[in-house]
Amino acid sequence: TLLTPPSRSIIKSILSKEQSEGVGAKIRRSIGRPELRNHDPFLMLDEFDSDPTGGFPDHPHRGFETVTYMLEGQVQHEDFAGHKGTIGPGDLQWMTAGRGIVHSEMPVKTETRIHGLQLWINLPKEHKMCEPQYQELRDGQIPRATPQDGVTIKVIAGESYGVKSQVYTRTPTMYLDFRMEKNKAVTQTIPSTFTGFIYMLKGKAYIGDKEFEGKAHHTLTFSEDGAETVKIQTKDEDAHFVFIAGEPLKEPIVQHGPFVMNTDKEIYDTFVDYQYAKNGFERARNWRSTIA
Ligand SMILES: Nc1ccc(F)c(C(=O)c2c[nH]c3ncc(Cl)cc23)c1F
Ligand SMILES: [Fe+3]
Repeated sequence: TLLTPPSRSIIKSILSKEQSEGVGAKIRRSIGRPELRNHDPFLMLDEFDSDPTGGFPDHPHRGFETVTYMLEGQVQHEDFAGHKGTIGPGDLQWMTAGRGIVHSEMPVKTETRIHGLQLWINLPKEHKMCEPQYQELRDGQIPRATPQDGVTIKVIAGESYGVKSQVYTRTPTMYLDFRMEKNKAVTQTIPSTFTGFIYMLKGKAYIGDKEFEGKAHHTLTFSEDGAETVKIQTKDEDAHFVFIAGEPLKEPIVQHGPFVMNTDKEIYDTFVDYQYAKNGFERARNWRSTIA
């Protein structure tokens, strides 16, 4: 039998260059860019990094989840059901759009820099039309694992070194924010069936037995060889990155912008539901956000 390697290795490393998105916003697209499609169950990962003039005014979602994690600055959000709030540095908004959300996500104008990540996670067929749900955690409510001095792992979803997140993930997902000082080495466990990647935010990290170098704004995709750990080291620089992994859904994906279903017919029906404000989009009728 072929031996399962101890650690996942890195298959490819892709640099995300800045591009415009939304209204006047700047993002770097990781998953979801041409070279990084089909990382089931993940549909998109954007690192947004703008001054507060740009934003994401009124738009819908159906069939998946958006996970917004702030690094600097504050984003105000408001949806068509009147759910509104502001997320700041270190805070998390895990939004299960399910059968339908219409919302607006705008920077707080008094901030100088709006910096964070938005991850789109696909939902399995049986959850695509579920009731929308928010799971919102302040920075202080997100548990940390500190396996050694100089290594802090914020457990946004899933588990690390025995520390578990309280976030309920319909699609089994790990979402870890790693901050490692230089000259450290850790081994993160990962279920053998999970698809995963690292998105580098700052500094350099070396992954796998071959010590593949990860640099800022690069996405490093993991091998799918069933290994149940990922070896991660730093050398002469500190590193800040997110480690994201999940159970592939293995379902057909039909995506039209903010609608992600399994068939063309379901997408057609979604456009009709949105147009005629029904089947979950009732409150979209005549709704305008007050923040955009
Ligand atoms: N359909 C569609 C089309 C274009 C968009 F920009 C968006 C969208 O809202 C976002 C894309 N990345 C983002 N990062 C951060 C935040 Cl807060 C929002 C987004 C969207 F939904
Ligand atoms: Fe959105």
